[in-house]
Amino acid sequence: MSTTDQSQKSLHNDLANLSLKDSNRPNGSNNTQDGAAAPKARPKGKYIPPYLRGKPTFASQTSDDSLVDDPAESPNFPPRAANYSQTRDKSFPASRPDNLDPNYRGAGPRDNFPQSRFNSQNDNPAFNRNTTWSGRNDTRFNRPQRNNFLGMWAKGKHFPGQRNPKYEFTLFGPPDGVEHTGINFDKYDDIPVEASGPNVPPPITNFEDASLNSLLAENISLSGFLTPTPVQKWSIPICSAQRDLMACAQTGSGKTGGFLFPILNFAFDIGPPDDRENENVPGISLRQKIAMPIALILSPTRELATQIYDEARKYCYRSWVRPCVVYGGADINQQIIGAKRGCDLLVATPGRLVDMIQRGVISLKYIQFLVLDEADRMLDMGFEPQIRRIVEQEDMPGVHLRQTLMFSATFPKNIQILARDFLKEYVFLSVGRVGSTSENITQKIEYVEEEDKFSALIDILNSQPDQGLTLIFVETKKMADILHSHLISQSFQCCSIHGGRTQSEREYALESFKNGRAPVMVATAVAARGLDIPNVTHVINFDLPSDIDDYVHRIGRTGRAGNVGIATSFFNRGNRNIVRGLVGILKDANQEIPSWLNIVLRESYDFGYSKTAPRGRGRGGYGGGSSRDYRENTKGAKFNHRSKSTANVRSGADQYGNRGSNPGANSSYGYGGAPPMYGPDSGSSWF
Ligand SMILES: Nc1ncnc2c1ncn2[C@@H]1O[C@H](COP(=O)(O)OP(=O)(O)OP(=O)(O)O)[C@@H](O)[C@H]1O
Repeated sequence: MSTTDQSQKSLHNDLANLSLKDSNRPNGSNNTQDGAAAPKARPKGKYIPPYLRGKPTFASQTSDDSLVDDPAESPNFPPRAANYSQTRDKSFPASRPDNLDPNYRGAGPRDNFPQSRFNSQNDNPAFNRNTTWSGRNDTRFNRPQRNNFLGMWAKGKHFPGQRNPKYEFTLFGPPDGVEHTGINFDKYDDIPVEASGPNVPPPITNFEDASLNSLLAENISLSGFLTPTPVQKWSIPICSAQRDLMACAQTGSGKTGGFLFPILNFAFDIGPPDDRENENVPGISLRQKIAMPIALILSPTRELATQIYDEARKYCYRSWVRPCVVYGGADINQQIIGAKRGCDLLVATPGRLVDMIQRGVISLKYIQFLVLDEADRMLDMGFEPQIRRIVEQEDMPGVHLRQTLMFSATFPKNIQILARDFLKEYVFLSVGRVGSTSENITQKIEYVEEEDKFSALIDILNSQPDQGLTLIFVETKKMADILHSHLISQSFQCCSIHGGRTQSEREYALESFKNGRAPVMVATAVAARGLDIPNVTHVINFDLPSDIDDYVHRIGRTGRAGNVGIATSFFNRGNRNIVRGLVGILKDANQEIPSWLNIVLRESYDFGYSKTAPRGRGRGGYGGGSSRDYRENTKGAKFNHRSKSTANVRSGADQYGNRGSNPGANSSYGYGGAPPMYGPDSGSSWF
């Protein structure tokens, strides 16, 4: 440091001490009688926090220790009020101490700090409403709050928060570390898309076409997304036209953004409903507050809810919209406090949401958007009663007063029929070979008898390359525990996740898997849907599911967003009920079908297997069931618009336009291939 810098710094320090000086010191002097600099004694009656002692005031701080990344961007902080107690509202609780301590976190209204309180300081509402508690800069202490990135809506306008590099790093990771490789955006025109329903709005071709709110566009760009995925190209204009939507698109194709982008675009532009602000009257305590979200996203699993919430936090960055998540298994009191502090976009699992509604913590009366992610799962036998209760028996606006969006990779016909109750004049969108799988996933089917499964699995794990994560699916919790112990005993770094574990165990396992500490994870169906874990290169169906749609979702944990992956499934006579569905999926995705599987298929017709659709979903065979708008086959159904984005509907291109980009397809992976290692020779009778 140069002498000039040093002397400047010491001058700043002196100035800082001057600015913090108090009137108790005689003549306001900072010098002792002999003229030496005053010792750094704390001025009587005023608390100076340790980090401010001997430091310049905020106005002269450099960007190093400021939370504002670009001082030019930061507003001129209003001068500190000469006497705070004169400016504050007399109705402020008497219990609040007058000598305000910056560390004070005592009782008193926080979230609803009335605008009028600071009107004498600055007319800019950015400094007036929620000045202290919602994240704007704390004018009382001349320092920025840690959460100064929070935006606000006031006087009919959106006031985005400030950029905060540290928080940006937490949310988005390093600027160049975003992983979106493998997506071939040039071949979008080849993607088969069908949109049916009355007056379907045309798709956009890029984010600019969508006239997105500038803050949202900025957040999307910070996420590393330059072009919308096909489902986003369609869902954004459909939702912006305030239409209900049932969207069916392949796993890993960006459906989360498909609903978050249009909802947030609307919210950023329009703001919260006017009358909502009058509900939690200023001055009421946090305990009395009720969370009143404008958007509700329901998810079947806790982990998926958390993931959607994490995505929402990225796109809500610097905006007035406070995302919030509630799910079972976690401390409900923490979630209640979180919801009351701010909840504009709520992500929830149904059970916990019902609980919170019953406790009077959450009201759904201002819901403008209802999203059912993994909608076919949400509406099947397990969740339907809870969904009906939330949507039909609480205070949520009716179907004509809200917009309802449903997303999944699979939509069986009977679920589509059930979904009618929640939708109005909806658009059915199917993007890519929906209900099917991406060609980016190499699917291998191995014949393995039950008793051979352990050794087959060990062989596979030993023969595969070290890079990447391996996800192994089993059918039961007990099997997950057994397999987990077995793999640990074989010295594999392994974790497991299933519904019998506590939430913290589940979260710990998922975290260990994601960060590679345990690159092998054994899971039940709890991890089958929606989870977006980068670098899952291999999915192994140790046990095949009894529902072919579950197969689609499970193997969709790899080969996401245009990346490639491998899915290996152990098949034996216990799985003959899904053979038709399985062969259909393999054919659709141009995968190799072992000759023994074709024999099993033929025999299944002869012996009448596969005639019963799994779990009564009405899928019956494969090849036209779950991805089509069931209304098209309904007598008398009339649509004004039906559109295909390409003339070549069966183009062989995948969701991202990659044509034949699957390097492993039709080739042996080194641990199996036809004829099967652990089963009958190809060509032999299966029984
Ligand atoms: N426009 C985009 N450009 C590049 N990558 C994107 C884009 N939109 C989403 N992604 C990435 O694609 C991946 C998959 O997205 P997402 O989890 O939303 O898929 P999904 O269709 O919901 O999958 P699933 O059916 O398994 O639930 C994520 O890692 C996401 O960050």
